[in-house]
Amino acid sequence: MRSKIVAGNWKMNKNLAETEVLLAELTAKLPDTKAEVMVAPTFVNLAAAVDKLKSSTIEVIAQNMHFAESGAYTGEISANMLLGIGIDTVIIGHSERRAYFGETDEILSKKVAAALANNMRVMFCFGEELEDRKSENHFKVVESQLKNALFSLDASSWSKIILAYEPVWAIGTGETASPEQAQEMHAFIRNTITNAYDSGIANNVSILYGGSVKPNNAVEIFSKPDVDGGLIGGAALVADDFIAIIKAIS
Ligand SMILES: O=C(CO)COP(=O)(O)O
Repeated sequence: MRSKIVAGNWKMNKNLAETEVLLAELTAKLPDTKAEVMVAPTFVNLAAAVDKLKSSTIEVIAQNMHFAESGAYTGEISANMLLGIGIDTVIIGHSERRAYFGETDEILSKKVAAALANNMRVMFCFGEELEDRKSENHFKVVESQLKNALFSLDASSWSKIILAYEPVWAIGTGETASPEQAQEMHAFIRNTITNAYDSGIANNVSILYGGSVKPNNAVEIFSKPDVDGGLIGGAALVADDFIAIIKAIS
């Protein structure tokens, strides 16, 4: 069901002590909100975060997982391990996984399938690079990322999918897509899903924007009708900034 979501992707930041400090600040300051609030600390701190947030409405989610159930995959983490510590939502397809860890659409479609087979929710990330936008290929690129990883799913699986449009040129750069650019792409995404499935599925999926969302631009971005919230990187590491972004959800 379409809902407002603000999620913090902590990436490779915060050791255990720092994680506990940030979570304590967030729980102390969390405002009343209609948004689902999520945080994604690193793997080693997930269990501690789940424990720390057990009486909070903030959900702990994972930044990644492997597609295999178990086996000889040194350094990897399975769906079953996440579920075992109470985590049932996972980010898949972040541009940093694609760029630095060779995750192709084919690998990502296997990860999505594995998460869904385990009844997990998937926050699927995608978005064009600067070159794609400059050459006006951004719609084509986004359409193919969605098609290759998601469009062979059964219609019923879409209730478990959250989308996060993150233009690569806006991640960690301080350069945000304008609210109009975000709205234009989010509307395109809904239209693409309508064509592949139907408008019911397209209108029920939450589509988050990610890429340099900050307290000073969140209200405007979140006010757009097809933007259902944000996936926040840098600003999610500072309690007051993340709280201000949560408050930007109306
Ligand atoms: O990659 C992001 C969230 O997944 C966005 O990162 P920034 O908010 O730091 O640009």
